[in-house]
Amino acid sequence: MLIVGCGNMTGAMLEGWLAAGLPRDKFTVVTPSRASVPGDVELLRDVPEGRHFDGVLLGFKPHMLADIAPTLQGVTGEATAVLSVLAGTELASLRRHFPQAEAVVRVMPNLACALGKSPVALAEDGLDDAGREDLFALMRHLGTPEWVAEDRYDLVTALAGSGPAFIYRFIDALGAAAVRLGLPEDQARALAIAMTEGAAALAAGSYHPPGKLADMVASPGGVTRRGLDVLDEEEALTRLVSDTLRAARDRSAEMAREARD
Ligand SMILES: NC(=O)C1=CN([C@@H]2O[C@H](COP(=O)(O)OP(=O)(O)OC[C@H]3O[C@@H](n4cnc5c(N)ncnc54)[C@H](OP(=O)(O)O)[C@@H]3O)[C@@H](O)[C@H]2O)C=CC1
Ligand SMILES: O=C(O)[C@@H]1CCC=N1
Repeated sequence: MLIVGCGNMTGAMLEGWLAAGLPRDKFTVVTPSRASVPGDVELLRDVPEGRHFDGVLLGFKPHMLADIAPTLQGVTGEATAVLSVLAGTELASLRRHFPQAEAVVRVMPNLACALGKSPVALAEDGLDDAGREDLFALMRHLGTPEWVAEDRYDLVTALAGSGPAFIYRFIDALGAAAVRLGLPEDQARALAIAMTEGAAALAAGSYHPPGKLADMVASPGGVTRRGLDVLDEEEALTRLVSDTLRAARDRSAEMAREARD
């Protein structure tokens, strides 16, 4: 697989694949200035000539697609699947830039790929059943892949792709609030992170939905209920999170429109 642009996101994917035991000679990276890439994988500054790849993974910023796609035609043959993590870049746009490719695939992961703990939303055009199975198995190393209807992709991007940033804000807010109320900064952050890690692991492993888990923490008339009452008053948290997801989803849709023009 040729990885084109190895920054935060595709770097995390490469880390995840290597940590899962995939051989490093399965990957080649083309990236203009990054000094090194995970696992001593082959690192090139320019797109190689005279080589074809079964997979080409696009990992640069979405607005660069029109400039970079022409440089990739030589490495993209009829047996190539072009995979893209580019937010707001539709299958139709990918197909327009890579008409000869066997398949084009949208992949929406997040940075937890490096730990094999990312959701990975998938949508494709051109794969047969075996190709879909192979793709799913490849993404399984990064976490939990899931096929998604493309008309839901903007929302899925906001939830699965951007989601970690929203959670980090919440963790930061917990720590900052605890500092304001009197805890030392290091201790506040450490407690907030450890608590979040445990709570997420419990939610992931429990057959109870998160709402039920919250009720299991909150004793009637006790400490937690008093705090939940603040979050729940006039659905304060639900409204804030809805506005957050809506704004991110709408930006993804806007980027898709820009890429169409
Ligand atoms: N960050 C995230 O959590 C997520 C990001 N995405 C998507 O991932 C993509 C990359 O985002 P992210 O990793 O955050 O961004 P980064 O800025 O970390 O990475 C972008 C990479 O593009 C490379 N690049 C720049 N110019 C070229 C070029 N001409 N040819 C090839 N590569 C080039 C850069 O290479 P170099 O470093 O060598 O200069 C850089 O490593 C975006 O499309 C984004 O929508 C999707 C889901 C989550
Ligand atoms: O912010 C972005 O545009 C990308 C998409 C999802 C996460 N990062």
